[in-house]
Amino acid sequence: MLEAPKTNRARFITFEGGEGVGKSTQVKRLLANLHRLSIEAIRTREPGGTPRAEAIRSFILQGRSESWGAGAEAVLFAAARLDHVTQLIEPNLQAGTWVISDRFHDSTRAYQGLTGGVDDKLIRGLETLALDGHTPDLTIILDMDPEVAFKRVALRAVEDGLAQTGDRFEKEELDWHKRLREGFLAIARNNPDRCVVITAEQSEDTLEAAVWDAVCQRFPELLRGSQA
Ligand SMILES: Nc1ncnc2c1ncn2[C@@H]1O[C@H](COP(=O)(O)OP(=O)(O)O)[C@@H](O)[C@H]1O
Ligand SMILES: Cc1cn([C@H]2C[C@H](O)[C@@H](COP(=O)(O)OP(=O)(O)O)O2)c(=O)[nH]c1=O
Repeated sequence: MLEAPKTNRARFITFEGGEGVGKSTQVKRLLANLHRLSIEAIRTREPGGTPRAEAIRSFILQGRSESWGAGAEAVLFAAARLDHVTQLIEPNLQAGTWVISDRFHDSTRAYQGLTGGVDDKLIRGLETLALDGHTPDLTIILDMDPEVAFKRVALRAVEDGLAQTGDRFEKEELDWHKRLREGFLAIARNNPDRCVVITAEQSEDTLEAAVWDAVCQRFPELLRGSQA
């Protein structure tokens, strides 16, 4: 085992993008790469990550809040996020453990805000409330043509033995997913210091290497540690 690098502090990394672009796969691979350097790290997801946030996840993804409208759903996602930040993310970062989250606040901005039409003022207010100062140190946006991603999601459903794919957001029309993709790219353009866009239409291994490059470029202390 390599000696753990001397990092200044634990980092908070988020993965974002549309459905089926490979976020969960890459979150697991990044976690394994950090563990290989003996770095304490956990993975989590949104919506979810804590029992209360998982309860909100089930409620939304089963479609029970669909008729409430995108604004109310943005509030629900933010409520789940507030619990996730205060109960899991912040305590782990404080304890020196890196946190990698499969989706975070950019998903609310992209799905409910830029695609769902929720007013930017509400989205920004919810971010201030739920993040409590915990803006990610790095956000990796996996980008690909939604048509190709759809095929992956369909395959995943077959692998999982499901007759039909998807929660309620996966069922939206292709045009909606194209606007979602543009939304994530706009977020990246507006936050160049935080976000890195990586094309997801490459093999899992190649993508893993591209993610690792991006992480090491942002946190060069990782490489210094591994060469020690
Ligand atoms: N780079 C890749 N190339 C081809 N298929 C992939 C790739 N990454 C993931 N997959 C497959 O695509 C499906 C969706 O991947 P997943 O990581 O769950 O995406 P997401 O979390 O973004 O929805 C899974 O069946 C997974 O095995
Ligand atoms: C975190 C978050 C997720 N979502 C949506 C995105 C996904 O469709 C769904 C989460 O389901 P999930 O199964 O985790 O999707 P994926 O495998 O594509 O990551 O919730 C929002 O609409 N707003 C949010 O703030």
